[in-house]
Amino acid sequence: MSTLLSSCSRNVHSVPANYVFAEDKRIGGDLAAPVCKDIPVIDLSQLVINHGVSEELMHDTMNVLKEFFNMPAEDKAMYYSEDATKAGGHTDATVLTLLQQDVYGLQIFKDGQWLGVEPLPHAFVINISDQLEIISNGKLKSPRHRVVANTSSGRTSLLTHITPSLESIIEPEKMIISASESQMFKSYRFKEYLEIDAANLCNPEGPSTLKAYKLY
Ligand SMILES: O=C(O)CCC(=O)C(=O)O
Ligand SMILES: [Fe+2]
Repeated sequence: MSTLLSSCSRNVHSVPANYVFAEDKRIGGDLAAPVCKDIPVIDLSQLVINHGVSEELMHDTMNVLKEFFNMPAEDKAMYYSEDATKAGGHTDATVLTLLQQDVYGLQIFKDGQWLGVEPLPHAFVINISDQLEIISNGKLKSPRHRVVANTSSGRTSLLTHITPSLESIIEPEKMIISASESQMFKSYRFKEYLEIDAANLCNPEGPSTLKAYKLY
């Protein structure tokens, strides 16, 4: 068990019980996955000075996060989350997720199999999330993804979730629905979506929240 503990965290000595899934809830099968070769990599550094995000800023932000994990437990207590569900397969309920990962662990489900997303230095993984799939009337896909641990090194990931305000009404954008297409999702208030999603996350292999809003 000790080999599963994050090497980034000097003051965690055992895995908290709520992070240990019951045998029947654990992800089964082979967790090793081939690396996905189709993920487009866009070099923004030549375009608009990296959109203002320098390599140094990315490096510093990751370091601040690692420092956080090394803080005394009592200082971290107010930020502690009971939510250990994101390691299983899920889609993100947000609009977009920007993700920095230092060590391999992220996998996406594509064409019937899990594929690894390699960490690239100074790169963000941009994940299209549920709200964009709905607003685009299914033209953009929110991929199912999961995180696998390894036994040799700790992994830190830094996620920025772009979300609508809770009261926003979300629906497919009519301007981009062509005459031959019909509306694929019903409209709803974003906070209702989040409530259903929270319930679905407890059942990581269960139906995705997206399906609850599908019209056909
Ligand atoms: O740590 C990661 O790479 C992804 C975590 C994740 O999928 C999430 O928090 O939604
Ligand atoms: Fe996620």
